[in-house]
Amino acid sequence: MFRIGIIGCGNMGEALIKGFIEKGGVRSTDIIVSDIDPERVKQIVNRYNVAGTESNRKVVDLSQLIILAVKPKDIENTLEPLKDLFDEGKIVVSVLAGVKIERIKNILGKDIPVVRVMPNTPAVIGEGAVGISFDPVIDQEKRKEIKDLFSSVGLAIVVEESLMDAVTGLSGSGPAYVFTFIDALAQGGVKCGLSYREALDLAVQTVLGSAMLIKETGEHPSVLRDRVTSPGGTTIYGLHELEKGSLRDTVINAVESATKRSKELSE
Ligand SMILES: NC(=O)C1=CN([C@@H]2O[C@H](COP(=O)(O)OP(=O)(O)OC[C@H]3O[C@@H](n4cnc5c(N)ncnc54)[C@H](OP(=O)(O)O)[C@@H]3O)[C@@H](O)[C@H]2O)C=CC1
Ligand SMILES: O=C(O)[C@@H]1CCC=N1
Repeated sequence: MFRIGIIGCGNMGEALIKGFIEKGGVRSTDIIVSDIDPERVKQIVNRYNVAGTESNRKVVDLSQLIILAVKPKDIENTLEPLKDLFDEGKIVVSVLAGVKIERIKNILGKDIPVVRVMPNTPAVIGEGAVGISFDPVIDQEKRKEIKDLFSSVGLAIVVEESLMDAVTGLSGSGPAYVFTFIDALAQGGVKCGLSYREALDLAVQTVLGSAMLIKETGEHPSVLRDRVTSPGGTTIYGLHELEKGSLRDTVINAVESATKRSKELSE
């Protein structure tokens, strides 16, 4: 038996495999993976020394915790052919945006415990942000085991399922927003004469350091911002440009729009 089976070895599936092994202390021998693309399976087996198979059925048959990491559009054609294999002791963990616990149970046609997890790609280096929503039937011991597993690849918080769309819109999609912001910061540096490499290094460290300052001091971002903003100095001129560009409104709208999309995916 394998402790963990992962169906779908794409961006998120691989990030979890790598994070579990390299940061979470999960042994490679505890994991079996499958994907519709045999070449992808071979790649993952070679990279992480996990067990691999072209058969999703084998993954379900041999695993206790079955992590679904296919795209939402593929959930039915992935799960339908497997439902006879889900029996006592197996738990489904779905990382699929927008796919509700109830929908997975309906496809399985039985009351198999299902957990919804919304990770993000920094889980690959153990710095993920993960939302977890438990099926009410899952006992405290199993909840702790699953929360500990995902805490091994970053910050894991338990939320009501009704908030999982917001988690998806904020932290699930959030790395893409931050990558865009960091690239724009670097391009600003280039416009002012820095090489892109220098500018990117400075931008990455500024975002990383600023985020860590919030995390380590527990101070509100506005307090820390005011400590940077010298009267009549440079920062207030930059901040004014951000306000003129409606940065805050745009970022709020981005999270809201991605959250709405997640809700649409669940319809
Ligand atoms: N990427 C991210 O940052 C995050 C993604 N997620 C969620 O994770 C899930 C996967 O996303 P992502 O990794 O980006 O997508 P990918 O397309 O990169 O990965 C999905 C993988 O599953 C494969 N696949 C498709 N159908 C099957 C099947 N029936 N059996 C086995 N494998 C199959 C796909 O193959 P093929 O490409 O040939 O179809 C692909 O290799 C999505 O539901 C997404 O909402 C959640 C949080 C963050
Ligand atoms: O874009 C997506 O749908 C997936 C879910 C969250 C991040 N990526």
